[in-house]
Amino acid sequence: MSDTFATLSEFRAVLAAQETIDAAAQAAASDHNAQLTKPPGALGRLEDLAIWYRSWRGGENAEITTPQVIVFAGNHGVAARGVSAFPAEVTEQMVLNFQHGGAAINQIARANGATLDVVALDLDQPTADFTTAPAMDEAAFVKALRAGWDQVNPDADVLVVGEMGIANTTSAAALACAILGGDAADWTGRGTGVDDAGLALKTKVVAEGVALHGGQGDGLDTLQRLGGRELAAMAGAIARARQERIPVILDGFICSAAALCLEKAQSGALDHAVAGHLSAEGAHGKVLDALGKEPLLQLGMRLGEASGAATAIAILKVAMACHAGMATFAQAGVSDS
Ligand SMILES: O=C(O)c1ccc[n+]([C@@H]2O[C@H](COP(=O)([O-])O)[C@@H](O)[C@H]2O)c1
Ligand SMILES: Cc1cc2nc[nH]c2cc1C
Repeated sequence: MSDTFATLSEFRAVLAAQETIDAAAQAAASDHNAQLTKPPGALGRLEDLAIWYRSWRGGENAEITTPQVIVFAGNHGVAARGVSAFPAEVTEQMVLNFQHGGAAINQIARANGATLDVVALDLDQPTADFTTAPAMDEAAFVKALRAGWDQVNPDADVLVVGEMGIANTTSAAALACAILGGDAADWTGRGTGVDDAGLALKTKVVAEGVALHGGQGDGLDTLQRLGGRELAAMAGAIARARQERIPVILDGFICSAAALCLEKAQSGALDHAVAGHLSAEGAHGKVLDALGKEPLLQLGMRLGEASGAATAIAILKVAMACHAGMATFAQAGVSDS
């Protein structure tokens, strides 16, 4: 099976067979960039971004016209432990808000010319409380991975994935702690805004989950045990984008934790992804450091729902507009250095 999967081992095989960058396109982009009418490097990271983008997409005049944003929503059994400042029903209420166009992500996606898909994943069946059992069995995990995989538009020219799930910063903290080590307190933050007592309880819950599930299998096993449906779906969508050679912009702490699981299972699995922003959730920066990804934006955002990454679409659009639209020194008759 080459380009889809029905089991976890088939998904692993798909990841292992994925292609890497187009080195010729990367060299052509680098050469083109060097001829544009600006001092070398004067567009800073915009130049790196354009070269990276073309290393996946090819085509010199590749402007961004068809961005896709997907928000996956899931409910978490661990929410019953009181780890969030908000009640679990907010997940479903926010899905309705997304569907009615009233959330931040609706405005950000529209402002940046992106389509927005909202995918509610079995909200009436929260995952198991990971302090007592694996969050998902293999069937539920594969179903969620596939939900993400199947949602990607093969015609999109950039993909942004994000999530909505009350208590999912507890999952993300447990995943990061299980995979990257250290103490639960290093990875546990306030999420939607728990108070000091809530933070202490949340840290204890993260530690319990890591003690029960840590050190077992690869990043995908960890994602099944400590993650949630929306995290699995983001991982599935990121992998599908790679299959279609669609560059990805990662969102905040939860998205990055899901992506970390993929990278841990298959080294290089995030080469087609950049970090859209640095979330105000304290541990996000450490996850990005572990992934070797420098965020494009740092705006103090900690909303989730793909909002930071969708904001960063504007940066990628600008990078590609310059790369595709600028004159070369020869074309413009400007003297080169
Ligand atoms: O993206 C982030 O970095 C981020 C940081 C803090 C909170 N969130 C959002 O808030 C929710 C999780 O927070 P919590 O406190 O319920 O674990 C979930 O719906 C996320 O989208 C998101
Ligand atoms: C209101 C609200 C909106 C959100 N969007 C993403 N996560 C969220 C969490 C809450 C609580």
